Amino acid sequence: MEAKVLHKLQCPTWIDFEKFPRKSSGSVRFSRRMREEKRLRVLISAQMEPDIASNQRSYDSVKVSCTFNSFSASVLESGNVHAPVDEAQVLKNKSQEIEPYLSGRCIYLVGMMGSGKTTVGKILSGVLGYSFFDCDTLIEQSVDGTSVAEIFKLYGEGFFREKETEVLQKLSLMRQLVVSTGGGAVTRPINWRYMQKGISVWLDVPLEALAQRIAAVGTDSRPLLHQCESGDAYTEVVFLSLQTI
Ligand SMILES: Nc1ncnc2c1ncn2[C@@H]1O[C@H](COP(=O)(O)OP(=O)(O)O)[C@@H](O)[C@H]1O
Ligand SMILES: O=C(O)C1=C[C@@H](OP(=O)(O)O)[C@@H](O)[C@H](O)C1
Repeated sequence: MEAKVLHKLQCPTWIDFEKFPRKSSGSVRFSRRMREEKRLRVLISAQMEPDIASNQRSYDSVKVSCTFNSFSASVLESGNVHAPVDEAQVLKNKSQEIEPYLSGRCIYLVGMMGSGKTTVGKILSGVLGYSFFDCDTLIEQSVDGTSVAEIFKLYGEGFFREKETEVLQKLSLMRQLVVSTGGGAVTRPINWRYMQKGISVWLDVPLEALAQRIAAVGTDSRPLLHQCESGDAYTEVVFLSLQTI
């Protein structure tokens, strides 16, 4: 007995399935014992495995096999299919999914320097139709265009933190924003009060990946990484990792 099967895989949105080559249909061969069955139910299972070797998870593999109830049928398609995972597309898909639940509330992206708050924030805001604000940029504008690095040098970290809190206070009065906060914004409890009016999303990235990204773009805009004595354990680890790259 042979049954025609249409490949219609339900895939999680984090896989850009359009990138996977697939046949429009396939056939499965069942044993005679199954003839008595009135209805065929075919289960197609897909196994996705992140490619550990690839640091950026840019490849995943899909294994498609076929079973019929408790009987195993001939394999419809086997082997690993490799296709790139488009991270930006995955993020766009996820953004569309959450949009109906936001009701205009702001999203605050928090995470260490280099965790991708600015990169993710721009994509997210574009899909949601929200405005994007980078706290560092707003702080620079509030100090007559002085760069973050210069603000640290001229006025010190305490002054920078005050400005950061002022910026967050103003943003908390608005709606439909995606805000990229500075890596250290969460260290001040007063900032939490402003951010809790929206939804905070923590971008948790392994330290080695952070160090690699920062090493690639340089530390010019991140003055805290210019010295090891920040007193902050995370910053110190990233700083030490940077020395070894
Ligand atoms: N998911 C990602 N994978 C690889 N590199 C990334 C990713 N997100 C951001 N980057 C890169 O890391 C660097 C820092 O990102 P950025 O968005 O500026 O981080 P943050 O705003 O949190 O400091 C940029 O060069 C950016 O292109
Ligand atoms: O961790 C921090 O305290 C800081 C992170 C930087 O922002 P990014 O997280 O956008 O790199 C910048 O605001 C400043 O160097 C302070």
